[in-house]
Amino acid sequence: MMESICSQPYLAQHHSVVNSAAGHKDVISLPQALSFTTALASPALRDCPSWVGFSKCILSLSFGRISRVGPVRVRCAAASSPRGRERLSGKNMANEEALAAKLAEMTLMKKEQSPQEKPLFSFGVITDIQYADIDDGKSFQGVPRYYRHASEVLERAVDAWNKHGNLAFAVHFGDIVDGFCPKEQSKQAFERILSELANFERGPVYHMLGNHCLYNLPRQELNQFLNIPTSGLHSYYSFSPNNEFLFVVLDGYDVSALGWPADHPHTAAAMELLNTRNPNKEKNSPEGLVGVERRFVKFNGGVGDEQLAWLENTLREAQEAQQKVIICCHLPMDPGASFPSALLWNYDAVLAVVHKFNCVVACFAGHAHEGGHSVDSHGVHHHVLEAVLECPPGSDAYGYVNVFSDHLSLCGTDRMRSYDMNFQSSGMHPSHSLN
Ligand SMILES: Nc1ccn([C@@H]2O[C@H](COP(=O)(O)OP(=O)(O)OC[C@H](O)CO)[C@@H](O)[C@H]2O)c(=O)n1
Repeated sequence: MMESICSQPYLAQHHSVVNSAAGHKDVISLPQALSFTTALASPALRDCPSWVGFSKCILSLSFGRISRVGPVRVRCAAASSPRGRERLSGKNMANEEALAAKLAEMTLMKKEQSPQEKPLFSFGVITDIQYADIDDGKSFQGVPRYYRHASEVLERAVDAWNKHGNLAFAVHFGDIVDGFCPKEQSKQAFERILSELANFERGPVYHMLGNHCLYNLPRQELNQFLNIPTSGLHSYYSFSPNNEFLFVVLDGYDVSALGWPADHPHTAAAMELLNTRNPNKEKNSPEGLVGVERRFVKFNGGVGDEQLAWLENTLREAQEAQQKVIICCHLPMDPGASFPSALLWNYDAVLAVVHKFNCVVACFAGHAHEGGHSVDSHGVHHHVLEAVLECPPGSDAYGYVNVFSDHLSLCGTDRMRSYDMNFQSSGMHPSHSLN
């Protein structure tokens, strides 16, 4: 049945999406996805005007709480392109007709309940480009990294964002150039990526510091290169694209063994923490550390006291102004959304501040390249975006977020999974982490 519907590359793509999501309880199984694919290929659904929105409705109605819609999006993309339709049509779908009719009926019901609203605004997202003009390599854990191809992914992202035509701005979540970039080429590599980003026609691109940024250039230069609107050497800031929303960009390498002069108090504080919490000689190694203790590695960092106080004031003012807040930081802040060795050192202290208020609706991050999602004990969404660097040639990881008064809708391309995040109104909600 599978081969009768899908071409081999199509199938391979499907497998990779399912495999990369393995371990999450809410992921649809391969057989589920395949039977669903079959249903989608049915003529009853092929005539439907809106394939993509459609498929999301069907999934959530058919399989309960489904948060990973990547495989279905792939299918819908195939079904909505002329070549895809050609591939899907004329196959033996007889057994699937009844299911398809039922799905169509359910979808229409869903559509009537929630007519398509217009977002307040939308913004582009991309992370961990880690470009370098060097041959492909592997991470410390052996995951392939495609340094040159990263700039091609960015080119396609900017092109897609421009074609979208209605994105107010874009955000890159840190690690723009890889640490393996030869130091004499660092500036050139930054310029190459930033000039590609400058082709984004609609608005500013906001940045934050990642560890790989700090392997390449000193803080001051990074703040200038990345147009980080800050005084002095601080790299945290906020911006408000719409009266209803405030974006808070945190510097996860505020207290860090990276980027500060050797005699700076933040270097001393970072080294003291690492020496206390990580017994390994190589402080980049989490070996022997257990659970969330694995975050005490040199390639992570923390938020200092001054920044924490700034965050608290900023959130207080946002709450008073009845704004909703989206926090952006290179480092993930919830253990449910990331593997432990990628977490912000003092994620617990930052979340304690966040949870004093009920204005924060979501925290976005990069760094943990495979991506992830959780909802914390106070109903705040934590979303880690998939990295560009790990996209094999021809594949992509970028997207955009539609912002509504009561939810965010992340529309990912290819390896970047799509996600809907409904806001919960206060800190009274029970925990329901998806991981
Ligand atoms: N066990 C390890 C892991 C890493 N290193 C070295 O640390 C540097 C940074 O590692 P890298 O994987 O390049 O960091 P990324 O920011 O790309 O990714 C973050 C991860 O996803 C979080 O796990 C680098 O020099 C590594 O070689 C190490 O020595 N030992």
